[in-house]
Amino acid sequence: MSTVGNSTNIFWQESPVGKLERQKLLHQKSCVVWITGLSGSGKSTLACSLSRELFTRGNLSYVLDGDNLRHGLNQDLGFKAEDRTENIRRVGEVAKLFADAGLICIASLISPYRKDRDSCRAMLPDANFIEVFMNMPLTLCEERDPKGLYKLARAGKIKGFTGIDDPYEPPLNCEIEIKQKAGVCPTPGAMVGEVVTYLEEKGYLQHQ
Ligand SMILES: Nc1ncnc2c1ncn2[C@@H]1O[C@H](COP(=O)(O)OS(=O)(=O)O)[C@@H](OP(=O)(O)O)[C@H]1O
Ligand SMILES: Nc1ncnc2c1ncn2[C@@H]1O[C@H](COP(=O)(O)OP(=O)(O)O)[C@@H](O)[C@H]1O
Repeated sequence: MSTVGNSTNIFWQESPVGKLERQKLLHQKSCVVWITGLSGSGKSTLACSLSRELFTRGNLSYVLDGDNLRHGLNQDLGFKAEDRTENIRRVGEVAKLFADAGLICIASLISPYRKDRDSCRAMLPDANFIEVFMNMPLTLCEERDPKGLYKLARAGKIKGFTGIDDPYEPPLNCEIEIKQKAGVCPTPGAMVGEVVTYLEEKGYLQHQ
C-alpha cells in the first residue's frame, strides 16, 4: 500500500503480460522520442514523417502532439509557466505508459523548460529517452508561421508566445540535434533519416 501525491491507500497492479513480452511481439525496443523546439521549427512534421517511416519498416509508434493533447487531456491548461510544466509532466507520464506498452512513443511539444524535459527523462527507466532538438532560428520559424501565430504575437494579440515574449531553453546535451547546414534546413526525409539511423544504431528497431 502506498501514497503518491494526493492518492492514498493505493496499490500497484502488475500486468500478466510483461514489457519484454510486448516488445518481443512488436520486434522492437520501446522508447520515447521527445521532440522539442520553437513553434514552427518542424516538430510535428518530423513526428508524423517519422511515425510513417517506422510503420513502413514494420515498427509501431504513436505520436503525442502538444497541440492535439491540448484538445483533450490538457484542455484545462494554458501557457503560463506552471501550466506548461504540468503539460509536460502529464505528457511524460503518458509517454512512459506507451513505452511500457512496447511502442516507440514520439512526443512533439515545444517543452521550453529544461527542468521539465529532464523530469520526463528521469521518469523513463533504462534511459530510453531520446531528446531531439529542432534547432531552427526564430527568423525561420517566424517566416514559416503556418498558423499566423507569430504575426499575432508580434501584434501583441497573443501574450507569452514562446520565442517572442516567453522563454525557450535549448537542450544542453540532447541525443539528436536537427539543424540547418550552410543555412539550409534538412528536408523532412533527411530529418527522419537522422532519427531512424540513431534508433537503428542503438538497437531500438530489431527486425523480424
Ligand atoms: N503562448 C503560446 N506559446 C507557444 N505556443 C502556443 C501559444 N499559444 C498557442 N500556442 C500553440 O500551442 C502549441 C504549443 O503547445 P505545446 O503543448 O507544445 O506547448 S508547451 O510544450 O506547453 O510549451 C503551438 O503549436 P506548435 O506550433 O505545433 O508548436 C502553438 O500553435
Ligand atoms: N524540414 C522542413 N523543410 C521545409 N519545411 C518544413 C520542414 N519541417 C517543417 N516544415 C514546414 O514548416 C512549418 C511548420 O512545421 P511544423 O511541423 O508544423 O512545426 P511545429 O510542429 O514545430 O510547429 C510547416 O509549414 C511545415 O510544412
